[in-house]
Formats: sequence, C-alpha cells, structure tokens
Amino acid sequence: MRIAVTGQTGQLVSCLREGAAQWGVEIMSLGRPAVDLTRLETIGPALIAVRPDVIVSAAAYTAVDRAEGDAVTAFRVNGDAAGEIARAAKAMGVPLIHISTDYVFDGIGGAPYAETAETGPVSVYGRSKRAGEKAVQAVGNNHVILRTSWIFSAYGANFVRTMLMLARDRDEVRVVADQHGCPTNGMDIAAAVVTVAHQMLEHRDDYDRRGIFHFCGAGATDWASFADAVFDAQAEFIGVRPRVVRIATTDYPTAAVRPPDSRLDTTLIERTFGFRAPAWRDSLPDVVKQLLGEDMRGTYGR
Ligand SMILES: NC(=O)C1=CN([C@@H]2O[C@H](COP(=O)(O)OP(=O)(O)OC[C@H]3O[C@@H](n4cnc5c(N)ncnc54)[C@H](OP(=O)(O)O)[C@@H]3O)[C@@H](O)[C@H]2O)C=CC1
Ligand SMILES: Cc1cn([C@H]2C[C@H](O)[C@@H](COP(=O)(O)OP(=O)(O)O[C@H]3O[C@@H](C)C(=O)[C@@H](O)[C@H]3O)O2)c(=O)[nH]c1=O
Repeated sequence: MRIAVTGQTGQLVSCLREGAAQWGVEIMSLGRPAVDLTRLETIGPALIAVRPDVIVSAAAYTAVDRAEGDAVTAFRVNGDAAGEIARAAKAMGVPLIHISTDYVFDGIGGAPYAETAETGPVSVYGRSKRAGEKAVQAVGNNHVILRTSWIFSAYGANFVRTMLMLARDRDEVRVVADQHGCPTNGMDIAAAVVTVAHQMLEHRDDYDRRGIFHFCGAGATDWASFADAVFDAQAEFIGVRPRVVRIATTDYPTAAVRPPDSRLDTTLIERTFGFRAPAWRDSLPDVVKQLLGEDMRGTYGR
C-alpha cells in the first residue's frame, strides 16, 4: 500500500516512516518547499504525481500559542488546505485520513468526548482544526477524520521533549495539574492510521468505516502527572530527576486557552475497526530513552 502523507519532519509522518517496513507500507511524504499548505495550488499536482492508494492529511499548524497571533496562516493551513487535500482525494478516488485534535472541544464538562459530542474550540488552533474537519466533510469524499491528543514521540516538538529539556538545568519544573487528557504515542497513532487505511481500502463501500473517530493512548492523566511519568522514566535511565510542582492553569499564563478536560472516548474506533489503543505509560520509557540518547542541542522546544 502506497500512503501519501503531508509534512516532512512532523511527529506523525516521522513515525509512519519509522514503522513503514515493519507494517509493509510505502510512505511518501509531501512537504515544503514543494508542497506548502499555504499555497493551495501546490497540493493537488503533488498528490496526483505520487499515485497513492491512501492519503493521510497529517501536516498542520500545531504551534498552539503562536497561532493566537497568526490566525490567517493557521486557518489557511489547518482549514483551507484540509479542504484542498480532500478535493484532490475525491478527484483521484482515493480514501483520505484527516488527522484532527482534542482541542476542537472546550473541555468543560463533556469528557470523555464521544464523536457525536458538540465541539466548541477555545483557541485559534482548535477553531482552525475544526474548520479543517468541516472543510473535509463538505467535500463529501470517502474519508475518516481521526481525532487524537497529546502526541509524544522521539521526533519533532512535543511535551516529553520539552520536559526533558527543562530538566537539564532545573531541579524543579512547574506544570499545570488542572488540564486533563490522554497522551498518545506517535507510533501508536501511526499504527492506527495504517490499520484504518488497510480497512478503508478493503471495505471501500462500508459507510460505517467513514466519518469521525477518536483514538488516543489508554489512561487519562494531567500535564503535571504526565511530566512526573516522564521524569520517573528519566530517573530509571540517568538516576536523577527534577521535582514537579503541580500548579494551576492561572499560574502558567499562555497566549492560547487549553481545554481543561479533553479526554477522548475511543469506544467507536475499537468497535468499528477492531483495535484498542495501547496504554501510553507502557511505551513512554522507550521514547524517553531515545530522546535522552540523542544529541539534543538546539532541537528542543516549539
Ligand atoms: N502534536 C500533538 O500533540 C497533536 C497533533 N494533532 C494533529 O496531528 C497531526 C500531526 O501532528 P504532529 O505530527 O504532531 O505535527 P508536528 O507539529 O510534529 O509537525 C507539523 C507538520 O506540519 C507541517 N507543516 C506545517 N505547516 C506547513 C505548511 N505550510 N506546508 C507544509 N507543511 C506544513 C510541518 O512541516 P515541516 O516538516 O516542513 O516542518 C510538519 O511536518 C496534525 O494534524 C495535528 O493537528 C492532534 C492531536 C495532538
Ligand atoms: C512547558 C510547560 C508547559 N506547561 C503547560 C502549558 C500547557 O497548558 C500544557 C501543555 O503544554 P504544551 O504547550 O507543550 O502543549 P500543547 O501545545 O498545548 O499540546 C497540544 O498540542 C496540539 C498540537 C494538540 O493537538 C493537543 O492535543 C496538545 O497535544 O502544559 C506547564 O505548565 N509548564 C511548563 O513548563
């Protein structure tokens, strides 16, 4: 199976590339400068040229705080480009997996969120990703919108990497303890994408296998407890760890508002596609080990 994926260096595309041989798929990543999602005219021709069996729309404007001051670009990349990719997929007759986020929810009172739950994004990033979902739905092609959350991996910018960077020169890290969600290992969401892609090809006319699905790591947590788990793993490998000071969101001001509880309910994907999300805690130490092993100079942070 040939899978075209948007983005070059992102977490998900990198995880898809890492797992490709093991999963028996070919990953063709499409990114800048050739495919720039702010230039919609670059999208269709590039997708047609690689003749994929399935398209995965993974690239996005993911800098949640920066998006607050750059809404035009965020909506262009996360909203307009998502629609353009769906139009190309429809024209080619190729199934599309569009990746979306828990940040489409306001996180106030609805968790764990089912796919049918009302959205209510509270940030530019969340609103632009919701615009992307709607743009894909409006095209009406054969698609799955896969919402996931709190991705961590040995690649790109993510919370685990940020915590390990902070730990290099601090005895104490202050982290919000009142925002809840489900961390997802990038390799697990990549494996889920490949399984969904296989089934979309095998069951092209099965409308149950279309629409919105939630997938995230098993085991909810909060950012402070997640940081603690990261540092527990770090201590296993290098013997030292900083202390996590649990703070309130109000004590850590950010440009963007985050949902206080965006846990996702994954029952539907389990029932429809027949696989369960693994527990993020089981695979976290391996990712921490990989990140500690890197020469991390200059690569941290978003
Ligand atoms: N990170 C997370 O915690 C979560 C992410 N998601 C969603 O999952 C998907 C994958 O996220 P993740 O892998 O973490 O993303 P990353 O932040 O790791 O990478 C973003 C990717 O988007 C690409 N990109 C950004 N702007 C453009 C542009 N103008 N033109 C072309 N490519 C562009 C980047 O390109 P380049 O390679 O050139 O830098 C990069 O490959 C996204 O849709 C995201 O919204 C959902 C929930 C959680
Ligand atoms: C670095 C740091 C962050 N925080 C807080 C800020 C924020 O509320 C929370 C998470 O921080 P981050 O900015 O790393 O995470 P954030 O970029 O909000 O992560 C989100 O990214 C997008 C792309 C998604 O789709 C979401 O699912 C989610 O993963 O932790 C601290 O409390 N202390 C710290 O030292």
